[in-house]
Parts: sequence; C-alpha cells; structure tokens
Amino acid sequence: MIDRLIEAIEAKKNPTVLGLDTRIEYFPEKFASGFDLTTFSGAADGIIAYNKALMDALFGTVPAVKIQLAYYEMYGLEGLRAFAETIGYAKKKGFVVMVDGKRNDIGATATAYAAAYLGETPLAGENARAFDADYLTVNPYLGSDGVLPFVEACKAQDKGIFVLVKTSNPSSGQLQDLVVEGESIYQRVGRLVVEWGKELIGKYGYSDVGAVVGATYPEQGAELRRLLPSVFFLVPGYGAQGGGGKELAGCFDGSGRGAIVNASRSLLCAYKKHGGDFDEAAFAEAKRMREDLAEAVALRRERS
Ligand SMILES: O=c1ccn([C@@H]2O[C@H](COP(=O)(O)O)[C@@H](O)[C@H]2O)c(=O)[nH]1
Repeated sequence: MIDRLIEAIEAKKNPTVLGLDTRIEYFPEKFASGFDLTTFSGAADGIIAYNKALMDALFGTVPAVKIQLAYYEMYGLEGLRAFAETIGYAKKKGFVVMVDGKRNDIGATATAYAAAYLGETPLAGENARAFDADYLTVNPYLGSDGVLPFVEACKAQDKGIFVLVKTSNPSSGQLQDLVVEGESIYQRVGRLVVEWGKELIGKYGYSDVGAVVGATYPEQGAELRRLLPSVFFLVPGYGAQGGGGKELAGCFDGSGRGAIVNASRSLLCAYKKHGGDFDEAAFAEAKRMREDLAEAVALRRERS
C-alpha cells in the first residue's frame, strides 16, 4: 500500500490529505437549506453531498482523504451510511482512503476491527468487505498483541496502518513524553512501529506500518524522522491546530518523501477565509497548502 500512497503523492506533487471531518454546522446557509437537517437521515444526505462536492473539486490536486469516523458515528446508523458512501465515492475518484478510527483492543477484538476496515468479514460460506479502506489509524496502548492483527491484515490485503506515536493535541506529552528506561514513550512506540512493519517495506524503503506524528510538534517530528527512516508519517494538526509552513520540513526525508499532511477544518471551512462557494474555496486553500508544503520539502532538500 505504501508504494501506492507515495506514487499518488508524487503524481499530484502534493503530500496533502483532505480530512473529511464533516459536520452539518460547517455547511454554508445556502447549501444547508437543501437538506432536512432536523433528522439524522437529512444530515447524512447533506454530509454525503458536501463530501462529494469537495472530492469533485480536489481529486485532481489532493491524493488522499482521511475520514474521521467520530463525525459519522455521531449521526448514528445514517452517519455510517454517509461514511460508507464517502469511502465508495473517494475510491471511485482515485483517492487513497484513510479511516481515522484509532482502533485497538485485545488481539481477538483487534482482529474484528481489522476485518471491518482493512480486510474481509467471514460470512456463512464466503467473505465480504464491510468498509474497504486503504489505511486505518491504530492506537498502540494495548501493546503488540493489539496491533499485530492489523499488521496481518496489511500483509494479507495490501493495506496500511498509521500507529499513534506523537499526537498533535496539547496534552499528548502527559503520557507520550514520559521517559522510561532512557527514552520517551513516543520514541519507544516509534521503535515498536519499526519492528511491527519490518516485513512490509516497499520499494521506496517505507513500510505499510506508519506513524501519526502531530504537525504541532515539529521538533519531535524531525527527531522521529531521523530515528525511524522506514516509517512513513501521517501528520495531522495543520491549519486549525496551528501547525504548518517550513516548520514541517523535518518531517520529510532528503528526497522530499516520508510524510503526508492532513487538513480537515481548514479545507472543510475554507469558504469562511476565502469567500465564495465552499468547494471552490477548498480548492484555493488546497493550492495554498500545496505551495506551503512544497516550501517545506524544498527546505528539507536544501538541508540534506
Ligand atoms: O494526533 C492526532 C491524531 C489525529 N488527529 C485527527 O486529525 C484531524 C485534524 O483535524 P483538523 O480540523 O485539521 O484540526 C481530526 O480528525 C483529528 O481527530 C489529530 O488532529 N491529531
């Protein structure tokens, strides 16, 4: 999977993920008036239409989408309908599809999560795909037996995972920065990620088992880039959380690979900044973000 992700980024010359954390409060008034937003079903129809319009506007320039499950679960079964339809449409448009669910549990249950998002669910006599994502985010807190079922699914199905290593939120350091046996927890998790992914290295030297590294901690991003040369980064925290610009140079490697950067609210609500229609404004913001990241990559190349 990782080779396909890298090639998609290179085809679009853009290491950006469109984050589909879509909620009805983001809809501009004119768009909102087309749906019955007093019901889950109307909200789901609106979310599907909003996502499709954004994907239609951005598929030529952005290689991947990240669908944040929480924003679909909050609309109940209808939200899951919107989630499934968004995955289907994203695939039709050629996006690499990441699901941000931060899943984990004991091994047996992790196997069920892996079947749900990356693999196949056994039915009487045959298997079927529930939600056919390319990538899933995974929480490492339960240790190896909670992660290996996802790694097995990556192997069997040519999929990928991003394991939480250094998250973008303000209190991420409360546990992740604790020093244990001479290294921080996030460094230790990073080393485990290398271990988990060592049999899944693709032709560019990166593994299907990647890491989530927050844009809001650029120093740790650069440190982890040096420590974990085979680990590809999903970098959330751009825009609305304050991350971005040349600070992100250290997340990339000397050839400009190694990371893809997510932006959700700054693209979903770009019309509030740029004016005009929400899809056109998202396109303008995606172009600006691509230029911003191109500067970060150029700086990284200069330094190598
Ligand atoms: O460390 C992390 C891990 C995941 N996220 C998720 O990424 C997006 C960010 O949304 P923005 O609107 O661009 O801030 C959201 O789905 C988070 O749950 C993260 O932010 N940090």
